[in-house]
Amino acid sequence: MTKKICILGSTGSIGVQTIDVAKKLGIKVVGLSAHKNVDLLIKQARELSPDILCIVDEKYYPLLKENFPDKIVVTGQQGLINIATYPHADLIVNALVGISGLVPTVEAILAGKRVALANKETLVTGGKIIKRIISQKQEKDSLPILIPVDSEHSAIFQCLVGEDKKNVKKIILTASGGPFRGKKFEELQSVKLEDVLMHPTWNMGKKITVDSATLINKGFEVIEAMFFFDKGCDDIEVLIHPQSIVHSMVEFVDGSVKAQLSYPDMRLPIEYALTFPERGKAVAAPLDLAKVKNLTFEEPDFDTFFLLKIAYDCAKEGESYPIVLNAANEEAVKYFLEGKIGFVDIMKYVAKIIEGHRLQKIETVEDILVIDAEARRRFKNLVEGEKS
Ligand SMILES: NC(=O)C1=CN([C@@H]2O[C@H](COP(=O)(O)OP(=O)(O)OC[C@H]3O[C@@H](n4cnc5c(N)ncnc54)[C@H](OP(=O)(O)O)[C@@H]3O)[C@@H](O)[C@H]2O)C=CC1
Ligand SMILES: CC(=O)[C@@H](O)[C@H](O)COP(=O)(O)O
Ligand SMILES: [Mn+2]
Repeated sequence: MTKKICILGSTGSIGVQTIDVAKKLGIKVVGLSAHKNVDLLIKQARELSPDILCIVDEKYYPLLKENFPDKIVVTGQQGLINIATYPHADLIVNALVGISGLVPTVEAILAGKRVALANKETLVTGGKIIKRIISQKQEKDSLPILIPVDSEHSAIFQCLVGEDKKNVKKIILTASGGPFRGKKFEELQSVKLEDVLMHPTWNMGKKITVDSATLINKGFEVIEAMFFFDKGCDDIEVLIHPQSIVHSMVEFVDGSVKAQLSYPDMRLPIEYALTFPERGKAVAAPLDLAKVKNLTFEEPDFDTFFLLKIAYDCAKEGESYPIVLNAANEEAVKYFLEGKIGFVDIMKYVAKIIEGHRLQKIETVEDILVIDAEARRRFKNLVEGEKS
């Protein structure tokens, strides 16, 4: 079992829950990173006494170093890589948000680390390259290098244990439907930030909460599933399940369907990633289906939540399309959270950026970063051009 971990993004929603799980399982946390939240990082480091600490924003480096003069304290993008490749960790938990997770994942794999991956943007943007690197690194019969943390992918991963992948007919990704399930596009014009951040079943970081409201989160998860489970997007279906109890399903060639169920609590998929191939003690509440009573399912509304449809189109095109989708969405969510654009503008602007994009082939991580930067530039020009 994993004994020592580093957590990239320890101050976020997944990071904090990973610390909770690690403490309950007696796993030593040897490395922590934050972007700007130096106060929480200091608090975590005082409690856990890791060997290495990273604050990405260099402005906070002197304060962190002053508090921990005897520890390894690093900063910037190189600091994140130092945590991702820390020699004394058995496993790296990537709980970063956005494309910031890509390079650390790549560097961790290249350094021979196993990665528990919550950061879905890594596979959305870098799936093709990561798959190639893993195929060069993965030894036959050894544990997988990448283990999913995202609840749906953990569910599928759990359903596939002991199964031959040639027997998988399709993957059914469940989605809560977000706070606006059942609403039509016109009804979304006036929604406010607090409505968007009111996720019906999960308590998560702001960026993914907004993504759940537009349903692009599910589109990203389709792309993530393609790379995790080696399936085309036509074999991955999205099904709305408002209770978030069935975390996803796998249908096999004989028609049998396996599902993984639990309350919506990320500590369970985090624990599974930390203990795999074993199972640890129960850190989350056990499921009581008699109390849950109803599990319901419905088709997604692709007309209202058209970013889900666009994500499927981008998944099919591959190469630069998912990178541009991700970059435009990250920018749009940032603008929305800053109060510069409305909720439906996220959907409209992302759609416009994709409409204006032409496919570019991807061969290296550098290619991805160039395309990402260019898409962000186009987004800024589009939004600021329309405003002036
Ligand atoms: N939250 C959840 O329940 C789930 C999350 N996920 C995925 O997991 C990932 C993390 O999500 P979540 O925990 O909600 O996110 P949060 O926003 O809560 O946390 C993000 C973490 O990353 C750090 N960070 C932010 N920007 C940067 C950057 N540019 N460079 C380096 N570090 C950075 C933050 O530091 P600081 O605090 O200093 O800003 C924080 O530690 C996302 O990819 C999300 O889609 C998947 C399934 C469920
Ligand atoms: C907890 C988790 O894995 C999230 O990705 C979750 O799936 C978001 O909820 P939606 O199903 O509403 O996107
Ligand atoms: Mn998910």
